[in-house]
Amino acid sequence: MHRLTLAQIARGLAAKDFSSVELSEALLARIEALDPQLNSFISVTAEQARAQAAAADARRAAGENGTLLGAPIAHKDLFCTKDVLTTCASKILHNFKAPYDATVVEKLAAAGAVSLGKLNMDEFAMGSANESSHFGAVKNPWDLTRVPGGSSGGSAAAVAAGLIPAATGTDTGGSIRQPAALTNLTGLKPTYGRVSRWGMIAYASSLDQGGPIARTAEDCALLLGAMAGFDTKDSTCVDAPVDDYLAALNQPLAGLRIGLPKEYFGAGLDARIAEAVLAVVEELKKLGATVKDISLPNMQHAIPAYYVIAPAEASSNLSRFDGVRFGYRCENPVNLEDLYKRSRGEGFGAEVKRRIMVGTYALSAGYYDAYYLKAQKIRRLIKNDFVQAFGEVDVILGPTTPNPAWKLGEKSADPVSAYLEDIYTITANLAGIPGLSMPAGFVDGLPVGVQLLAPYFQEARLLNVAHQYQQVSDWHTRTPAGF
Ligand SMILES: NC(=O)C[C@H](N)C(=O)O
Repeated sequence: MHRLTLAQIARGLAAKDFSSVELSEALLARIEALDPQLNSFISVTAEQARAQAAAADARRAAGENGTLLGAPIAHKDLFCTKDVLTTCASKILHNFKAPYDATVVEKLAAAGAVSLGKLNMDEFAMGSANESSHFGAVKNPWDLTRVPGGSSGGSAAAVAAGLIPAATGTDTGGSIRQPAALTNLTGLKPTYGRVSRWGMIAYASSLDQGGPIARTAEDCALLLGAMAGFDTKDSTCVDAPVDDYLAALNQPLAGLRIGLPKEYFGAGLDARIAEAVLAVVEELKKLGATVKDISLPNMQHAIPAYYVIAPAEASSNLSRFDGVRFGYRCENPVNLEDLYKRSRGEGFGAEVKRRIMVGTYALSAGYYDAYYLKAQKIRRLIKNDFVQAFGEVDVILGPTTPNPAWKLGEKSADPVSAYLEDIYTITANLAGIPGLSMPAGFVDGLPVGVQLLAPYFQEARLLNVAHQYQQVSDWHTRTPAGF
């Protein structure tokens, strides 16, 4: 039962092959038995899950038949969940229970999805390895000595290991796509503004976007359909109609124009990943796609620009964690300043502090123009590169990451080497366009991903291309030994 996709679960529930209660119990038992090896969950909400599953079964018995009704999922631990811990994997929020549900949580619950708990992540979503969590590193089910990627590493590990069929994640610079690539999953970062950020604890507000991580493009389509849509509570959420993502899956690919940016295949890319990605292109050609070499000339500036903008926004967003209003408070403060200093000093981990300091510096008087403003100008150039490229092609294709999953601890002493792993994913966040990663094969037994990028609000196109590829390939059906 633990290998079923959301689409198969929907059919099984409709056919009464099993109930949501039975399925949820089976997965809760797997989480209990197997998650100690992975550390993918921060909270398991078994009692709440049982109640939600029973309610879903009752709704189905009363004649409802939604595709997500009774489907088990779990949320990255930065989506606020009423009366359930929302920690952002930080000591500073280790005891925080939100008084309300995030819009994404609310929408999925309304569709009848059953939440089994909250998933581990990099602290405040800052990282690409899921090693900065206050609750310990997450292990990659494909090799327990390696990282699962980050920051949605718990979401990826739990889905890849068959503890849940799908999960929510968030992506600021690659945090859905990169862990999906490193664990053989399909993950989608929607267009900025497609999914409400209300109740998603902010890291870098102009870049953050929630989205699905699942085993197939079809399941991502199912989840995105429920997650997307206008929300008056998020002023950056766009009031545009939500496409029928499921209906779009079966469009033929004949005539699809794929762009291969030369910058995505240059120095730094593992040659074996390049080979796997180009093999995907060959398959897509057989399905009728045409290929064109393109250039995104400003990509080389993306990492420096991102690692100014994201920390700058983080330094502002994280100023609210002061020991007064939320979460951790230091013992016996002698005065208000001591309370602030020690609560923050003791509550935040090393990577979060590094970024708060970098961001504060970048925004400080006298340096604002040199760093933040310049980074914003680079952002515009990157966006213009995409607009120009999409004048000639329908989708852009390349590797999701330059390397497969690395060993736990391998990059801890050198944060920049981890930042460089975001090279192919960050540009989509800077430009605000949607991006998807899907399985493209294996290198030394480790999964690698191919990334597809599309113009604004063309999530349906990405899901369509990925689904068509998944009809003629079986990478996405492979599962890690031991799980
Ligand atoms: N949050 C993300 O999208 C991951 C990115 N590696 C970062 O640390 O900012």
